[in-house]
Amino acid sequence: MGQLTQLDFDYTAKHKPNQLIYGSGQTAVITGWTVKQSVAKYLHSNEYAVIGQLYSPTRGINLLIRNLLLNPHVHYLVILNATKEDQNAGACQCLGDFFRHGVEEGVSNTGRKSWVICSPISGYIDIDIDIKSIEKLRHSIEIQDAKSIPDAVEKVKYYAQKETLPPWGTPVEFPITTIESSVLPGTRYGHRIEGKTIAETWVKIIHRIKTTGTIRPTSHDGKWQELINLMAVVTDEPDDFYFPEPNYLPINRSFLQEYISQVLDDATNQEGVKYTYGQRLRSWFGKDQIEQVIEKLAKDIDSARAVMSLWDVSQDDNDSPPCLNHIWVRIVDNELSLTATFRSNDMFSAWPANAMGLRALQKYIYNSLVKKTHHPLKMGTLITISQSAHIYDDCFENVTNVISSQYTKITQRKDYFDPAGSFIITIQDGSIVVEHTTPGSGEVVNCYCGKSAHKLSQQIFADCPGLQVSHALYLGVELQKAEMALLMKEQFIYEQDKPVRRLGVGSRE
Ligand SMILES: O=c1ccn([C@H]2C[C@H](O)[C@@H](COP(=O)(O)O)O2)c(=O)[nH]1
Repeated sequence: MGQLTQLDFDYTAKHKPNQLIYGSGQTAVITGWTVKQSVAKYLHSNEYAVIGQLYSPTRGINLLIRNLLLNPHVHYLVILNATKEDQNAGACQCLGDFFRHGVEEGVSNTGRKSWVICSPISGYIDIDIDIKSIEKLRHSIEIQDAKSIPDAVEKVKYYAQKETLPPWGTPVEFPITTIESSVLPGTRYGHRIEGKTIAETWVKIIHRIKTTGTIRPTSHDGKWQELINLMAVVTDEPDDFYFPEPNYLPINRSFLQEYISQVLDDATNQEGVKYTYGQRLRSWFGKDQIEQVIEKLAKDIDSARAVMSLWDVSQDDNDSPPCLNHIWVRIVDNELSLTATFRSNDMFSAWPANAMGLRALQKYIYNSLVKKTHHPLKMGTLITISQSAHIYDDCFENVTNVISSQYTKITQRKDYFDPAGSFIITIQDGSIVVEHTTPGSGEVVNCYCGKSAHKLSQQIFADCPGLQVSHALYLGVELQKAEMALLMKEQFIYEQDKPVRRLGVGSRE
């Protein structure tokens, strides 16, 4: 073999190729949640093979391993595990554990047969990857953990000074199974989804996106399924948050505790960390916007100006601008609601944490106002508006599993409350009479009379286009039953919510 120069090496990435910074050296650098450029800027491109971020142990490590198997010239791996987000996500720790302790055969959290990484953090590698190749990779790459950007830079430079080594094997590639989605027709723009808890609302959201969202390329690698302007309305999230048993959400209570602090508390600038929502809200614009909103509402409980803004027009055309952009707090009938707008929202992996973080902010504002004012306030609804509401294709399998195990249960829960009111249907003097009543007290607000179920349905729809779909379907069925009974003249009796029955059967007539 002739003299090797570092320029001999080109890194080939089959997975997430547009997310990486490429060099010609022999060290791969994983930066976790720290932006990759903040390490790259201190290095020469011949000092590293590739630099990339790793967010998730369950999704990211598998793709990284596949890429490393294609690049046997990589002999060293520097893993930066520096921030709170890294510790929270656990991906960097899990990656280190993969090299330290290996894998064993098992099943993933979605029930799929996988190589499970021997780590306290759940991380998986596709079973299609040959175990011999995994073991060869583990024993061929030397790893180093770094606790800060300078530490990582120093370790990369140390390896770069070493003598160039020949590749430890030949590149290998393994098949990858992709899940295709079948999509039903539906509205692209503007969806309203309501639930009592964040968990329940989440299942309905991912079902809606998965069944009717448009599949299109993301501006990153891969595809996502997307609806535009999805409004989620959560009416009754309890103070201590509802976590289902067993927990099918992508977060747990200890993660949430950390996350809430990222939303509520100020943070100082840290190199490589783009922003935290707490920092944007507490100090970024030279004002504490959360306290400003509390002051404003304390002075004027009817104010419609309680706004917090997170978008910084002077610099947010950069690589990673905040996804949460606008928060608005409103008190109506003593109910304190909070509405948050996201320009872009990963509805499967991020929305539950986003929603719970915002609920904690809503509760904080509520508690402060209860202390400061004498209004008999109640915690109201939490509303999120997600402009690009999407699910990444690498989550489709998990999404399908959650939908098949949870969605039917949730939609079968009987809840007859429709804020648009109720309809009482009777037959009087040879006509169908429909009284529209208020939802709570049952006062009659409108009355329809006719003989045709179809015409009555059309009138009701024209007057009340906001009826809940299940309610409207129910009314259609009831009206048709009433029309049938009417057509049969005296022989049949119509009573709402009961089967149409023949005169004299099951009654004393
Ligand atoms: O609080 C957050 C932060 C990020 N994201 C997701 C939305 C996108 O999937 C991705 C950001 O990508 P860009 O829109 O910035 O390209 O992260 C969220 O859903 N919530």
